[in-house]
Formats: sequence, C-alpha cells, structure tokens
Amino acid sequence: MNQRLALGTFAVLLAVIPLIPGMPVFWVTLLGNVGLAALVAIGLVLLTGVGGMTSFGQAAFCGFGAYATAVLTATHGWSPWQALPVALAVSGFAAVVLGLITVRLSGHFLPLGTMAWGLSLYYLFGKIEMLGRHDGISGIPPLSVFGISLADPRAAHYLIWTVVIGAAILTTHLLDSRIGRAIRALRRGQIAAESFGIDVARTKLIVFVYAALLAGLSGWLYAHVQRTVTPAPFGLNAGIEYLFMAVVGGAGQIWGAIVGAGLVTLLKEALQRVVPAVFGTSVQLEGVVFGIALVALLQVAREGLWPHIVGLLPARQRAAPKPADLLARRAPVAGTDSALEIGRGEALLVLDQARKQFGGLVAVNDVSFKVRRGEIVALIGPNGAGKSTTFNLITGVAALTAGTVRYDGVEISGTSPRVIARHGVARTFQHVKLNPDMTVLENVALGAHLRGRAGILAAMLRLDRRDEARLLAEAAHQIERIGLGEHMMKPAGSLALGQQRMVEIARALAMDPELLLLDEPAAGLRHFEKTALADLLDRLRAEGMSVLLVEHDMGFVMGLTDHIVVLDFGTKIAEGPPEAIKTHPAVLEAYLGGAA
Ligand SMILES: Nc1ncnc2c1ncn2[C@@H]1O[C@H](COP(=O)(O)OP(=O)(O)OP(=O)(O)O)[C@@H](O)[C@H]1O
Repeated sequence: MNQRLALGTFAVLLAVIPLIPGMPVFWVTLLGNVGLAALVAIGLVLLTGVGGMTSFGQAAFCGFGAYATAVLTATHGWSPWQALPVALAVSGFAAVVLGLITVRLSGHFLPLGTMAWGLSLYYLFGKIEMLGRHDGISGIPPLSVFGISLADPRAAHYLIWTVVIGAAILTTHLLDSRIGRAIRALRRGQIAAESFGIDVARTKLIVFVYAALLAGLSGWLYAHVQRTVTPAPFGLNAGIEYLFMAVVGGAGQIWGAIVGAGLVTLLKEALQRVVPAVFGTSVQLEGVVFGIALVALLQVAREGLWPHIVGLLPARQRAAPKPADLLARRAPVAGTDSALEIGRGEALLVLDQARKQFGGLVAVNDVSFKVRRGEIVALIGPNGAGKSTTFNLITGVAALTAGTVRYDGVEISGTSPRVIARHGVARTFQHVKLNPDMTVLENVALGAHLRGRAGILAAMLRLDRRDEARLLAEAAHQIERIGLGEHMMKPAGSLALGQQRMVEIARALAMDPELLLLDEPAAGLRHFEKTALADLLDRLRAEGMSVLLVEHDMGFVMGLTDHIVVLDFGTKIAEGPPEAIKTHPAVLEAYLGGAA
C-alpha cells in the first residue's frame, strides 16, 4: 500500500463513517469538528512548522470568517455562498494588516505579538454591538449544495472533509514548488534566500495570509454548521490548541495537521467524560490532565506523530527524479555564455572609497578596487582585515558608512541583497548557509528562484510543472558541474562541510550570475577537491564570468587569480598580479610581521 493508496483509504473511511448503520450523530459531528480544526492546523503547519513563525492568534482569523458570514447571512439575508468571498476577504485583509505589523518581529516578540492580537480580538468580538457582544449571533442559515441542505451534520461532514483534503493537497503542492522552496527557506536561510532574489518579507506575508485564509474558511464553515457564533471559540485558548494540533501532528507535516487535530479534539472530548468520572465533578481537572498528556506526548514524539505514522507505511513509491531525466529537460539559457563574452576586460564591479564603521571600529577603511569582466580577483588579508565586511557591503547585507559600490555602471550601494541579486551577483557564505533538511537539488534550485515564473496559484494547481522541471534541470546541471551528482537527492545537511561549500557554489551558479562572490570557497576542501574547484573557476573565467573570492589558502589564490587586493586592519595595503603581491613588502609585513 503506497501513500496515495493510504490517502484513498482514509478518504473512503471518511465517506463510509456517516453511512454506518447506528452511527451516532454525535460522533459524526465530532469528526466534522476535527475537520474544521484540521483546516486551521494545516495553515499553522505552513506558518509555524515550515515557515518558522509561531502564531498563538490563529483562532482570531476563524472569528473574522465566522462573524463576517454570520452578519451577512443572519442579519442581512445573504446566502452563505455569497458571503464566502467576503468572509475570506475579511480574514485575508485582517491578516495583511496584522501580518505587516507582526511578521517583521523576530525571536520571542513574534509569538508575543500574535498572543497580543489573539487576546485583544477576542475581547473586541465580545464588545461590538453588531456582533451581538458576548451572546454572539444566532439564526445563521445552514449550507446547501445544489439545493441539498447540509443542516444534518452527516451531510455537512462531506463538505467539511472535501475542503480539508483539498486544502491539504493544494498546500502539499504549494510546498513542492519554487514558492514552496522559498517558504521552506524562511526558517533557516533568510539571508541566503534574500541573496538569491527571494523577497523574504513578502514570502512571510504570503504564508501569513494563506494560513489566515484557511482559518477564515474554517470559521465560515463553522458558522454554518453550528448556526450560531460567540467569541469563545476564537480566543487565545483556542489559538493555543490549534498550535498544539500543528505541533503534535508533526510541525512541518501537512498531513500531520489532520492527525494532530484528530488527536487533540478526541483527547479533549475523552477527558471531559473520563476525568469527572474518576475525580468527581467538583474539581475541574480536565484542562490539567489535557496539558500533561500533550506534554508527555511531545516528550515521546518530539517531531510529532506524523513521522511515526509514515514509518508504518511502506516506503514512498514515488521515485525521486533521476539526475539524467532532470538534465534532459534542461533548456539552454538564452544569451548567457555568449553574453558573458561581451565587454571582457571592462570594469564590472567598482568599489570607490568604500567605508564601514561599527561604532568606533573602522572595519573597511575607504577601500577602492575593481573587478573586470572575465577576471578572477582575490581579496586577501589576515584575520579581521575586513574581507567579509567588504563582501557584505558589495552584496547589500551591510550598509556603507561612506563611499560607493557600482555594478556595471549602476550604483548598487544602499540597495538590498535581493535587488543586487537581480543585477546578476551571486554569492557563497563564509559560514555555509544551506537548508540542511532540504535536498541538495532543492537547495541549488533555490539559487534559480529568479529564473522561474510560476506563482502561488500555479503551484497549488500544479500548473507550474514545466517551469519547475526547467528549474530542477538547471539545478541538476550545476550539481553535476561541481561533481556532486551522486548526492543530488540527499539532504544537504548530510554532506561533509567541504561538499556543502561546493553545493553553495552550485546554488550561486544556478542563478546564472555575471559576477560570483565566493567567501573562503576552499576552506574544508581536500586537496583533490581544491584542484577540481580551481578547474571549475578556470572554466567559468574562460566562459567570461567574473569572480571575486576571499580565501586564506595562498597556494590556491596565487595559482588561480588574475589580480589580488590585500587588506589589513580594514585598509588596502596593496593590489596587483599574484607575482607582485608575493614579494610586496607591505604584504609580507602584514602576514609575517617583523620576520619579513
Ligand atoms: N557586525 C559587526 N559589528 C561589530 N564589529 C564587526 C562586525 N562585523 C565585523 N566586525 C569587525 O570588523 C572587523 C573586520 O571583520 P571581518 O569579518 O570583515 O574580517 P575578515 O577579514 O573577514 O576576517 P576573517 O578572515 O577572520 O573572516 C573585525 O575587527 C570584526 O570584529
């Protein structure tokens, strides 16, 4: 039984349950509640488990959806289906407003921020006259589909679960796409993601709104199933429960959200029956036992339940794409290699009196140099000389205190890493910044992000497959190029450090850059790997690419580069061809001190 069959079996079970003779309506209603909660939890998995943004306030978005449809249908006589787009728009708009404020928060301020609006919106719902204050709104009409009323929970069950399974499938598709990779990069590799042209703030907002829309949809369904809304189900407590569902199911697992929703809902229900029977009704211990049970569960299954469930299923039948198949789909990139030939020898990158101060420390002291087209330039100097800071000034990671950086005649100082990436500047990092849980192929495909077009809707509806195949083919080509083809489908975190550095180079090449910035590319590489890297850079230069590298391995630098710039204490002390630098007195003094 493969996973698709498992899903099919699950769907059939769901379809059959209401038809079982004698099945109490109560159980069908409970299953519907699981579905409604699962819808919110799917959004939370994307937001928290995948995107790394913890939200305690998700229940409030259910409230927006539920109250919007309650007002429109119960008070103004709209049909539920007419009210649906408005309910979603209200939830989405609230998410944009709250998201613009919240997603920029980092660390513990983000969850605290979500708690703050979770609490305040709950009180707001209970204060507004139009929303019926704490009594809420009743008399909400039931849903009907093609004239069939869904007032009976058994009928509503089918709609709820069709929506849940549909949402899970669409969200799974979304994650397996160009935008999905960008979302997955949010958790660990934000600086790297920006350096490859991914708009991190926008991507965070997209995820935030997506999760809120699912919550709003759940709220809309809830209102028409319950037929009455009050503030209680949309408060902070409910927000915490949704978060539990997402985490218990398996924080990064879309299908785990359904498992988590089922477990938490059923556990709560069971405890409400069992605990009073054991301890009596005078002490309300259900909440305490519920909390202890969930904490104990998370101790046993730290990654949530879904990985354990998947472990019980037979291995995934869908084979990983074969590198050769991927490569076969690679289309030649229009106007790259030949375009690089144009203007060889002209200045491409120009630093003019670039300066960076950290308080009183001058890390980069009015440094000027050029990188010409088709040239490999090395930036060398003792530890703390200012090399990485200079890289950060060029790539927009750090802002200049004074001076300018021009790229291809355009001033790029003061612009963001994303904009600089769009100019055709790709980089690697001194401390490797890969997403260890993503495969090598996916990591490298992140580098090709700007070369793809498909948006979020295309990804969800699987209309992006041609675009996706092209990006993966390009990534596969670059991985083959650096000699790591056999590792393509492994998690990047499982590779040796030297190999991870090479993967970063492949990722940078996947961007199809004109200028490649490499921060200590040979660090951690074995001798034969350094030789292979030097050969690769030599070939890239022959193709017309420009390279600026920071490197401590002098043998590597002297044998490869055309031009060397030497920094010491932030100041340029020499520049010239390798032969001149080897014997330059100031360089010998800086590296060897008085012994020179
Ligand atoms: N964010 C920062 N805040 C304060 N000081 C910093 C910051 N970043 C770098 N520095 C300081 O600036 C100086 C230059 O650091 P930088 O990392 O650019 O040197 P480097 O030549 O790359 O060194 P290494 O070869 O050891 O990586 C150092 O004195 C460093 O401590």
